[in-house]
Amino acid sequence: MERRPNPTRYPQNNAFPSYPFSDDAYNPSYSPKPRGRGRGGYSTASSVARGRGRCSSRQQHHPSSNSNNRFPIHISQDFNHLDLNAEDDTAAGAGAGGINFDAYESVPVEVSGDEVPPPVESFAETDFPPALKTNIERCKYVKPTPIQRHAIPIASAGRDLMACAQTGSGKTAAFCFPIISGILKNRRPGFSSVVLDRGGGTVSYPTALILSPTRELSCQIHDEAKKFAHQTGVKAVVAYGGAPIFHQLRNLEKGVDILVATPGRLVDIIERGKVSLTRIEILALDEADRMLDMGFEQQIRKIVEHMNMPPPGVRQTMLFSATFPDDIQKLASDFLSNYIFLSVGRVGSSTELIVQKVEYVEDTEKINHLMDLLHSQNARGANKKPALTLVFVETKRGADNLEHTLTRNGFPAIAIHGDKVQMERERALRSFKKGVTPIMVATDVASRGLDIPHVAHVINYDLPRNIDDYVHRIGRTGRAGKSGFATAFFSYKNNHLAKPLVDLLQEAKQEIPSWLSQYTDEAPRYDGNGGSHRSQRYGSGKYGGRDFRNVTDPEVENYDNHSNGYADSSSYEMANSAPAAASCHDTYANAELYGGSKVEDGPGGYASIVPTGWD
Ligand SMILES: Nc1ncnc2c1ncn2[C@@H]1O[C@H](COP(=O)(O)OP(=O)(O)OP(=O)(O)O)[C@@H](O)[C@H]1O
Repeated sequence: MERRPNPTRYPQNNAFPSYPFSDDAYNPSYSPKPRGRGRGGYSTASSVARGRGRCSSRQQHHPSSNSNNRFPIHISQDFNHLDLNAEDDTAAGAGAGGINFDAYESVPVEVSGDEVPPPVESFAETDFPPALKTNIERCKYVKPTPIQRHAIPIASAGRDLMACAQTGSGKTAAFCFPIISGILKNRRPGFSSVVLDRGGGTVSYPTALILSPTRELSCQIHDEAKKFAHQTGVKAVVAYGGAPIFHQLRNLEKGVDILVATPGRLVDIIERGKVSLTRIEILALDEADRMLDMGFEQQIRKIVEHMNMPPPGVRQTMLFSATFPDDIQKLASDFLSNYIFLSVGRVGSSTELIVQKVEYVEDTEKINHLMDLLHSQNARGANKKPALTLVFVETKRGADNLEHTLTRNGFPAIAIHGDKVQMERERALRSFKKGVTPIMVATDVASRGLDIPHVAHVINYDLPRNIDDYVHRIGRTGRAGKSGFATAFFSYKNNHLAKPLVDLLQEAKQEIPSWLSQYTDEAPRYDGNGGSHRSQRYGSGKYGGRDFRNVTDPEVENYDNHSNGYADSSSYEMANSAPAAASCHDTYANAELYGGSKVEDGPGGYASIVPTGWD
C-alpha cells in the first residue's frame, strides 16, 4: 500500500508537501489517505516494540525500544532548528563568500616535519602571481581557511605534503592555488605542453597531475581549477571514464598544464601514447586514503612508479584527505620525500558544524522511518532553495529500490550509483543540485569530495562499513562553515561501528544516545572488514589525529596560538577500462558505445566499497 502523509500528524505550518516541488516534472497529485495497519501510520515505535523479524531478541537489549521519544518528532524539531533559511552570505559569523570562519578558529592544528614554512594569514601575504590573486578575489575567497593558511606556504615552497582536514574546509583550493601559482612562476617562454610524435599524432605533457577517485569529483576539481586559472593562460583538462574519449583527447591536444583524472582513464590515455608523465612536476592525490586503499594501491603505483613520472624528490607530491588511517599513511610515504604532515582537526574527525543524530531503527522499519523523517522536515533551505537531502544506502540495487519506493510514495527522489551510465549519473546530480529532485539516494559514489551547495541533511539509511566512510558521507553537509544535519539509522548489524561512532560523536561534541554507549560494551572489536588496517583507530578513545612517524605525541596547538613555537617537530568502483574521456558538461551522444561502470556488487552485495569512477 502506498504510504501517504497524514497531515494531522504535524503542525499546519509543517504540513505536507514540505518540499518545494519546484519543477513541473515532479508534481505529485497528493491526496492524503489514512494509513493502514502495518506499514501505515506513524508506527515506528510500536512496530519496533512488536519486535518482529530477526531483530526481536536484540530489541530486548535496546533501551529505547519501548520509549516514546523516537523520531520523527524530535528529529524534525532538531532539523527545523537549523538555520536553513539564512542567506548564504549572511549566515551567522559568515564572511564574504558565505564561509563562517569562526567555526574553524578553535580547531587544533598539528604539523610535523623538517623546516616547516610558517602559515599565512591572508591571500595578500602569499607570493601568488597577481592574476591568481585576482581570481581568488573573483571567487569571493576573502581569507584563507585554516588548511589553506598552513598548506599554501608549504606547497608553495615546493615541499611534499600529507594533509588532513575536515570535510568542506577548503582542501581543493589548498592544493589548486599553489599548483597554478607554481606553473605561472616557472613557465618557460615558448614552452609547449604538446608535441608531435613520429606518427604525426600528438603527445601531451602536463606539468601537474591531480588524481581523484570518482568521475564526478574529478569534474568538480577541474571546474574549480578552471575558475582559479581563469585568464592566466594555465590550462586544465579533465579525463575520466564512462564518457567518450575522443573529446578528452581533443582537449588534451590543445595543450594541458594541469591534468585532472581518474586513474583508469589516465592509464588508458597513457597507454594510447597520448599523454606522457615525464614532465610532471607536481602530483596531487585528492581523497588520498581512498586512492591508496586496499586493492587500488597497485593502480596508483603503476601510474606513479611505472609510467615514467619523475621520482619523489624530483617531483612534488601532495596528498589530501579528511581521513588518513595509519597504515595508509605508511603506504603513502613511499610516494613522498621529506614530507610535512599537516592536520587541521583530528585526522578523521567530523566537524562540529554537523548536528549528528543516531537512531535505532530496525531494518524492517527503515523505510517507514525515512518517510516519516522526510515528511516532517521543513524543507525550505538557503536562498529559498529546497533543503536537499542525501540518503546513503549500501548497494546499487538498494539505491534503485529506495528511489522507486520514495517516488511511488510521492517523494521527489533520484538515485545515483555506479551501475548508471555516466550520462544518468550526471543527470541525477544536476537534478539534485537544482532541487528538481531534492532527495538523492546514493551509494558511496557520492560520499567523497562532492561539494553540493545547500545539502541540509545527510541520512545514513544504511550505515557504511567503516567510520571513515561515515565521516565523508556526513561531510556532504555542514560545509564551508555552514551548519548541517546528519541522521544515522543504526541497527544491531552495525554494532561493530558503535565504538568508533561514539568516539566520533564525543570528539565532535555531539549527543551520544545511552543505548549506543551500551552497544560499545558488547560490540566485537572492529574487525575492519572494509577497513582492517584501521583497527588502531579504535583502540582507544583518542584515535587518529597524528603523523604516524611521531613516536611520541606530536605538538598539538590551538590554531589561535600558531605563532607560538609553530610546531617544527623535527578504493572502489573498480577499473572499468572502458575505452575512454570529455568535459563533464559535454553531451554524450556516444556514451552508450562505451557504457558506464558495470561493476557487480561486491562481496555481500556491498556496492559501497566499490567507489564509482575508478576509471
Ligand atoms: N577561502 C575560502 N573562502 C570562501 N569559500 C571557500 C574558501 N575555501 C574554500 N571555500 C569553499 O568551501 C567549500 C568547500 O571546499 P572544498 O570542496 O575544497 O572542501 P574539502 O575540504 O575539499 O571537502 P571534502 O573533504 O569533502 O572533499 C567550497 O564551496 C569552496 O568553494
